[in-house]
Amino acid sequence: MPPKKKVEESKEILLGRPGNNLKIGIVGLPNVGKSSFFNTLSKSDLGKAANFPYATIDPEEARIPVPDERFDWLCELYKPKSQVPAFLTCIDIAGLTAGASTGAGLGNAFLSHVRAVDGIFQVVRAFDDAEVIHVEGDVDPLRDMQIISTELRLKDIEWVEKALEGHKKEAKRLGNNSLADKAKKEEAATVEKLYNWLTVEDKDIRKGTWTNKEVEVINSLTLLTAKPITYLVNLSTDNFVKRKSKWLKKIHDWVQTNNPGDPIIPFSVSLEETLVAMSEEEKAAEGEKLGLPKGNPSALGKITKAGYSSLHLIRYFTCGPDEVRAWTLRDGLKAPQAAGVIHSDFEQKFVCGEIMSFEDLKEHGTEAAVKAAGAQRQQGKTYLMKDGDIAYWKCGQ
Ligand SMILES: Nc1ncnc2c1ncn2[C@@H]1O[C@H](COP(=O)(O)OP(=O)(O)OP(=O)(O)O)[C@@H](O)[C@H]1O
Ligand SMILES: [Mg+2]
Repeated sequence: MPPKKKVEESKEILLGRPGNNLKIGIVGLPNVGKSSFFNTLSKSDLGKAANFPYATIDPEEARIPVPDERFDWLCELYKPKSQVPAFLTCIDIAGLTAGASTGAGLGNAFLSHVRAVDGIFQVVRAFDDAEVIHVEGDVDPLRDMQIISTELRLKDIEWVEKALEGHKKEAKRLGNNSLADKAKKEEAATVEKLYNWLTVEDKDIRKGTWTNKEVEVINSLTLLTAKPITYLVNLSTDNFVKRKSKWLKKIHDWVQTNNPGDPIIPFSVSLEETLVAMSEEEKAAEGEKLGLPKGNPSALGKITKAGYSSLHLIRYFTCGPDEVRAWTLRDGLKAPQAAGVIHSDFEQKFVCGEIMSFEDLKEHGTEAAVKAAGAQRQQGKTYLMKDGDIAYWKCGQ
């Protein structure tokens, strides 16, 4: 018998809420195209799109299918009666203005909506259109990005300051002889470290390297700058088609200086609005007409995929003649928790999983061939789920 495999541990705790039902919020200055983007993304008119600032007040929510070639391939193979892809939950949020952290505009209400999401799609206006009012008077994406960054940062500083005060009061109350409060002291030291990071280092929390213990403190504070940001640069159709805008390089440089590594995706809400009601063929024809490379010219698929992976979400599949379905879970979870995404009973009564990788199925062509090659394995409670696994769960009574 081969030696027992060492238990695979998930190495680091992730920043953010635990759980699999994570949400991404659309954030940006007023009137930059957030609701119009939300509507094209959700193929609905749920979002209040209008040419005036603060059209959106209450958040609207939609579940957006996440494109995945593997899922399409599985549906071709199994030809199931029902097909359920992975979804990304998106929320259209009200516009944010300078001073929001101290209550300007829709201020605190807005920021509480940002607090409730797990990741951010930040819409940055880079299109010129005299008809569309800009609350700051003119188009300047760098200034706008700075405003949002400052507001989120200020709110975090305020929040961390409050936590720090709380810790100081508690330390006073307990005095010096509180051996039992080593953990509390450690927590206070972490909060102090976070405060310095935000103020002295002048950086967002997600850009730091934190220990698991520190991440636990960060997560308990639900800090805004800990949430992943994907920058969506809203261009005119023409600039998007020509891949040319005087702002793109500047935006890129700003992100590299301020938040290195955060993804930036150029797109055009006006082009997406043209495409939204079209069939796949019509979209391809429209792209060709505009001189874009072959295929669907929309950037929405790319944006959805980027949002999904920014939240550290992965998916596994269940496949059969009745249904091919993708199940979303946070990276780093074990088999029982993955089974629990389907039904909590599956987690509690978990016995094992028969698991093969998508790549093996694609290579061998059929489930029977994968089994014959010994590439479908029985996995126990310690198995760490991988993106693209195909699973059959076995549960007790
Ligand atoms: N790429 C673009 N080119 C031209 N006009 C655009 C573009 N993107 C959005 N717009 C226009 O900008 C206006 C504002 O859009 P929208 O209501 O979606 O903004 P919003 O960010 O949701 O605003 P609010 O913060 O007020 O809710 C609309 O008239 C929309 O058609
Ligand atoms: Mg809106």
